Amino acid sequence: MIIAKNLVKWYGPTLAVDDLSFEIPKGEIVGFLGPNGAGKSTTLRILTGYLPPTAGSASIADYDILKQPLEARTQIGYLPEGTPLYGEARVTEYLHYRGSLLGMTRKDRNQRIEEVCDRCGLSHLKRRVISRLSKGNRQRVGLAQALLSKPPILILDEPTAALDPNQISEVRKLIKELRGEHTILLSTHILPEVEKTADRVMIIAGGRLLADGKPSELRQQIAQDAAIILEAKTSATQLTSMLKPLTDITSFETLTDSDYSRLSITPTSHSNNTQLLTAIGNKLLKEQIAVRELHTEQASLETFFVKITDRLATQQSSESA
Ligand SMILES: Nc1ncnc2c1ncn2[C@@H]1O[C@H](COP(=O)(O)OP(=O)(O)OP(=O)(O)O)[C@@H](O)[C@H]1O
Repeated sequence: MIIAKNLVKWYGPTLAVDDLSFEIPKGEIVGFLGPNGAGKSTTLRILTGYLPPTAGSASIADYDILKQPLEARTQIGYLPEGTPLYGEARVTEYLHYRGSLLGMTRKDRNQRIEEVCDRCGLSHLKRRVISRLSKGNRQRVGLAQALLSKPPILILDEPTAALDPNQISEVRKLIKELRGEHTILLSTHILPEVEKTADRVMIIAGGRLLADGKPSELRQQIAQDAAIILEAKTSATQLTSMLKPLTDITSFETLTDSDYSRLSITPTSHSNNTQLLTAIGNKLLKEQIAVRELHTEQASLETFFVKITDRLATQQSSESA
């Protein structure tokens, strides 16, 4: 449904999107995750036809975004970052305006505005002036305009940015309800956003795609990267020197140092945590040291995100050296 091939975008000397390729099949909800400045909005603006790429190509429902821009655009409902709305207009006035830009007849607009307002929980707010609505409700108006023409594809740029926790969960619920009816690409820099709503997560930093998979697959990768926690009855110094010969360990962090010592052990990215846990357990058993705790730290996408971003920075600095 959405195909991006080797997209590149330079803003003057700034490389915002760096050879980005991906495919999103029909019906999938994909989270586009990355830190500020990763290139998410730029990619979404290219896909929605608001910005030409410097190189590369993309198609939306088989329409080439450069060769058939109008056809491609009609396939998309777009919620841009910051949801620019006409603040002085009432909700229905604004939706009528957007609908007329899309070439919808008044009859179609009347019917569709009823439907999208109902869908987005705006039925009781239709006569309200947009600038006087809460941020969460304004976001609902943004979503309502994106849904107006029943587009097969929704592209949502930071749909929950600047919302409070209640509003966030309401918007998430709404996005989940749209599952099955639309192919959805949503950008965010908040991890729970994609964990809760997406079938698939693409992580982008420095304009490059760094990871692509189901949230559960990414979690597995993260588990491989997670630190090992060890609490044993000996000094941290002794534990450290005993375990250092295990080649897969890159760093130790002493968390407490009393009768029992507690260490956080960071394995190398390619190590197998299960084997490492067994090796550590065997070593301590052999030395007859009492162990109170030995396990892999709870995996979090957050940690993974920070690690792969760090890896990219290291990679880039070694490339430029
Ligand atoms: N109009 C512009 N002119 C010059 N540089 C730009 C422009 N828009 C974005 N950039 C730069 O391009 C890079 C990618 O920005 P982009 O807004 O696409 O990232 P993002 O992942 O959407 O970040 P955020 O979450 O902060 O919106 C950044 O370095 C940004 O400063």
